[in-house]
Amino acid sequence: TPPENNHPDLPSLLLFKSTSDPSNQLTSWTASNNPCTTFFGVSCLHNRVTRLVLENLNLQNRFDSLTSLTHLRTLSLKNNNLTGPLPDLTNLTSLKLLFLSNNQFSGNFPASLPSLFTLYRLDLSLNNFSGEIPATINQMNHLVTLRLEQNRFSGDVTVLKLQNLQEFNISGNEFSGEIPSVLSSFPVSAFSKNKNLCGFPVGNCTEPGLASPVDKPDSPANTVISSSPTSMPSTTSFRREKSGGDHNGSGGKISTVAIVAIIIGDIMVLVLVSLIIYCYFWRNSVKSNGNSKSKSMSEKVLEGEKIVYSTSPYPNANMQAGFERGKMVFLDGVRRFEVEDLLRASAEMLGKGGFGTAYKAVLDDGNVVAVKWMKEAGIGGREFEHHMEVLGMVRHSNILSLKAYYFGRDEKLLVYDYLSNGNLFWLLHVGCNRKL
Ligand SMILES: Nc1ncnc2c1ncn2[C@@H]1O[C@H](COP(=O)(O)OP(=O)(O)OP(=O)(O)O)[C@@H](O)[C@H]1O
Repeated sequence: TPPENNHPDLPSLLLFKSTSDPSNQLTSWTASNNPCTTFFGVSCLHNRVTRLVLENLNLQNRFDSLTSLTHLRTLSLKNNNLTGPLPDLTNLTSLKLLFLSNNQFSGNFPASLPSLFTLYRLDLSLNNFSGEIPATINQMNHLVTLRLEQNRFSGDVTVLKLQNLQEFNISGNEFSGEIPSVLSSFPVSAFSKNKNLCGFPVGNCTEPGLASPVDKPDSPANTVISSSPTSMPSTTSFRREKSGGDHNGSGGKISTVAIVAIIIGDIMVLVLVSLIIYCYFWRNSVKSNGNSKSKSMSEKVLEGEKIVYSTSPYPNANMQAGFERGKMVFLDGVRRFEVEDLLRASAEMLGKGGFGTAYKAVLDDGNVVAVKWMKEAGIGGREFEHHMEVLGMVRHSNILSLKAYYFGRDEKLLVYDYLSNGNLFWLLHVGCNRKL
């Protein structure tokens, strides 16, 4: 194979290797290799690096050189020994997943992060970051994961107003203030071991004794802040969790009677609230003309509305190992993307139908499509292809035309234009004035 010296991302990758890989773990990273086909941890789309996963490699120093990889969508440098404040990430405008946990990064919350509007998952846990979280963090309204645990972040937690978080943890920091209601559905463990947090779920703000425990400066939980490339994050966090619990138990100022009284009080309030909610929904369901049938329908839709973001939601299509390329067919003959683009696109679950699950997929070039992943087609390749050709010929103003389909050994995907006006249930029952 000819040398690939002119690959646009090669200089940045080689510079990173020379500054951050002193133990020479990245042996496949040489100037004569094509980064897209032979470099360990590198994946590409259209000959540009879009995914870089370099975990547990004892990488050191800073990673400034990687900020030139402007097509990056996923960057994971978990469990290494990288140091210093984060470089300016402003150029990584396509970044969707950023995992930097268990390193020795320091400095303030990176000022460039809030400009990354497409970021879905951010994990800075188990590092030495400090200072307050800027209010600009709320610009990242796509975030579904925010993990900041085991750092030295401080300041008022009320600044956090992110609405779409599904995974959240700020334990083991120095945060204070009242937990905002948008975060109160997360468990106590997401807030434990902070300076002075209060509000649900850690305790009432008006009763000082119930605020989240303050770790003493010399307690083990406070001294183990730096990351170690050899320790697994799950073990570390479990141990800290336990030490925090013990500390809480022995240093509590409230008597056992008071605790029992509070628990009984809480249970009674919970029962009362559940009863009120139950009565409210029961009355509504009787009122609405759909009675019990409509209720089960609404439950089904709510379940379908649960948003699932991941790099690949299609269970069998593993891009890393054993992925066997199938056939991608565009019914109008114009090839607009490859199956790899589909599988790597961030996906949002739209709903479940009789034949599988539908996802909204945002492609690299910004195009949005709806992908229907078929559970089980029950038919072989040629027969499936024939069915798809027939389906592709259907033209009717009330039927959405099939644009493309893919079939591999395990996977069958149907691709449609994405319709952004919501689903039929919501149009009938909620957005009455809108049109499909
Ligand atoms: N092209 C699309 N654009 C936007 N949303 C879509 C699109 N296709 C499907 N959906 C959403 O996904 C849900 C599931 O769709 P799907 O086609 O899998 O099932 P269905 O039509 O409800 O049932 P069945 O599979 O039995 O025909 C739909 O209810 C709709 O809300």
